[in-house]
Amino acid sequence: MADLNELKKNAGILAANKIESGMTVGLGTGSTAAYMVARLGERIQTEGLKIQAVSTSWSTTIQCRQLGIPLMDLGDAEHLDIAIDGADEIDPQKNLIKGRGAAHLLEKIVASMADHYIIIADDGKKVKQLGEKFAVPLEILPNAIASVTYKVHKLGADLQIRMGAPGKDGPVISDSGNLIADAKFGTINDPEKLDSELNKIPGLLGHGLFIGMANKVILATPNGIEEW
Ligand SMILES: O=C[C@H](O)[C@H](O)[C@H](O)COP(=O)(O)O
Repeated sequence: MADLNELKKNAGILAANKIESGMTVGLGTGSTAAYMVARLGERIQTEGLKIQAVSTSWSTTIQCRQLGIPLMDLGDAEHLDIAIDGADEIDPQKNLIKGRGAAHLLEKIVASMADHYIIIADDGKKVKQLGEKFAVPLEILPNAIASVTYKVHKLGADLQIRMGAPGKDGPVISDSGNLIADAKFGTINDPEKLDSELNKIPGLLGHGLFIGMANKVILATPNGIEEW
């Protein structure tokens, strides 16, 4: 059986090899995206690839600094040629659940800025219906936690505030200083409808349903790469 990290690496390398000099590039977060970022760093060193990148998290920013990948501030960027990121679940329509690493708010902003949004993953991320394996991650303004919990509950989900190690860490706080929670809807029959309902909740700053955003999926399987 192919090693999971090998699959993630194969997808990451293939995506990084699609980047051309002169491009502005959004860089995702997570273990798969980290392989793509590593390959980009290598291409900058060995080929003199010239890009400007925008990061979606502190962990990606730190990796970029270590590798000498030029970063611009997200707040200064208007538009990107391409963005590449991982995902937690991918359905046949390329709809996604993202946010296991709590980066979904910035990841969605960056994805929305890109002409081409490419998802890289191992084939374990493929699902028939979103919600089969994961809850929907939320980013919530701390002062709105009770009202958002109430409204999400009315949409049919139990909501749990995401915590660090029990008895050691407090709640997980996003890079933007907000609370992260997970809403367990179970399998989601109508992801477009849920997306639009979640988008209407004040104080819910972001959620991990990415509907109709991905242009391409690069999926690494033990038998090779599938692109669709
Ligand atoms: O917040 C985290 C992101 O949405 C990640 O891109 C997602 O969780 C996939 O991460 P990984 O490639 O580590 O499975």
